[in-house]
Amino acid sequence: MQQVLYLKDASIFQGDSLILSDVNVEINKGDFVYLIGKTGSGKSSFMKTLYADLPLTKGEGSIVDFDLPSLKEKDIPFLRRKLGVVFQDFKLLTDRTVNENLLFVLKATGWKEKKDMNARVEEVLNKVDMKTKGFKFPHELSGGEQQRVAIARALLNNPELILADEPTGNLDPQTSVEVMEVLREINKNGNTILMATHDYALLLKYPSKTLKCDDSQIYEVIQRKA
Ligand SMILES: Nc1ncnc2c1ncn2[C@@H]1O[C@H](COP(=O)(O)OP(=O)(O)OP(=O)(O)O)[C@@H](O)[C@H]1O
Repeated sequence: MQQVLYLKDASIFQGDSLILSDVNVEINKGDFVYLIGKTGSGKSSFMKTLYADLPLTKGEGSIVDFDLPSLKEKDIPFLRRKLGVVFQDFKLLTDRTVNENLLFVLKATGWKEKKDMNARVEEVLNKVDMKTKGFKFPHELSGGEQQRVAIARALLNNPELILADEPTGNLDPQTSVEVMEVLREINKNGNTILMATHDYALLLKYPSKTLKCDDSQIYEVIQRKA
């Protein structure tokens, strides 16, 4: 089993405040893992540590072959290239079309050939069923469509791990299910996904390995059949 993430006896801090301690987590290639927990329990802080928005200062950890405690500022763009990050608020650039949003990322990550870039954009939009909407501006799309574009953007560079922080947090229940179906489909095709959520309805509908933040710790929830 190929490991894409492990943390051993790690602590997660926001500045000087200890948010989570004794964190031992392992994610393998192909996994779909939920991260649940109450507001303020540390889900976002955990995710931020994984994409190096917060430093890992205590304990061991490695993500897509980057050692977190020794990670340097200059390594961060290279780490993020191997991750796909999806946020609750989509974070699309509002002043350009869907296609331009995606081409912008490809340019920024070193793609040069126009033909390859256009083909890749079409490919990822196809995966999220948005192929016909590339010419639209974000404000012309529904929340669910914008999130699907954000997922397409996360897929551009074939990430080894997708980190989704409350990807359905701004969506109604029906649209959440649609976005979730897209994530499940991507997972079925081999992508590894860690998804923070407080949407228990999704957990019940699509059961999978679940980690819970509670009382400054993370532990695996064993799902019992009713
Ligand atoms: N930038 C920050 N500086 C200092 N403390 C912070 C910062 N961001 C979050 N915290 C604190 O860290 C703790 C965990 O917050 P975090 O956002 O990780 O929780 P969460 O589980 O993601 O919550 P939510 O579901 O509301 O997003 C909270 O006590 C919060 O007040």
